[in-house]
Amino acid sequence: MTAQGGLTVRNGAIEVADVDRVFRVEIDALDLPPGGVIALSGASGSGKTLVLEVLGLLRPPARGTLYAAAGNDLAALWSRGVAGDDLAHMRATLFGFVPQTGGLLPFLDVADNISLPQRICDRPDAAWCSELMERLGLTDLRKLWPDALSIGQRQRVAIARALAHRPAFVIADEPTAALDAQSADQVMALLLEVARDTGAGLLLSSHDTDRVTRFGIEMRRLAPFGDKPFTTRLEAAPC
Ligand SMILES: Nc1ncnc2c1ncn2[C@@H]1O[C@H](COP(=O)(O)OP(=O)(O)OP(=O)(O)O)[C@@H](O)[C@H]1O
Repeated sequence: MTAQGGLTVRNGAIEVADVDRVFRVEIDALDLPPGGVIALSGASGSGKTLVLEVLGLLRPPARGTLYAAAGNDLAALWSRGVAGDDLAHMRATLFGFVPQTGGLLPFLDVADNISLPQRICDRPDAAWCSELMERLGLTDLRKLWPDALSIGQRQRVAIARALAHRPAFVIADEPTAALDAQSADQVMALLLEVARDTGAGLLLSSHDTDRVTRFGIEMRRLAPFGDKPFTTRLEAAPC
């Protein structure tokens, strides 16, 4: 079903229920080749975060979804009801995450935040951490605590951390939303550059369609699905 090494979704759906409605996102097809980049766009509340959470194994897809990545049948992990450890292991080894505002652990300094995924995955590589810090302009900040950093610096640490264990895929939810225009351009450029150089596939969400277009990123939009209430769909063609 999947191109070996890439990420593939077929017949995908996500459903979340609250007290009086079920919100549903439909993804007929999504393909991210190794080293590829796709940005999800769409209005606030259209489901961008939900899609990234499902792709990053943070929540299950609806029944019937086919989802494979790097040769692993990830939908089956959920449907077989596999114990959380297997999911957690797959999540930690296959994916790196760049949250909107860094998501750094406040009790670890910059260097330890960056090397954390390597420790979790048992993939120690101090030289790679040093190279990431050098490339992202973090070497002089390595002993600082996260609360001593600007938001742009935190995002650069988050990028280094997301790539430290050389994951097959990086998932970045609005990685530039909290930044001024200049920092946003810098962070986007660094994220694309380092992900490309490691061969990681990159999935990001962004409100900022101008910036996404300017950086030449393929954009897929989540839009209301006909007149179905509380339902959006990932449009088939890149926009
Ligand atoms: N845990 C949940 N329970 C119920 N509904 C939820 C839950 N999480 C999200 N939703 C609903 O799902 C829809 C999509 O939310 P989501 O956060 O994915 O949107 P988004 O496109 O990322 O929005 P934004 O751009 O504002 O961050 C929203 O209507 C939201 O209310």
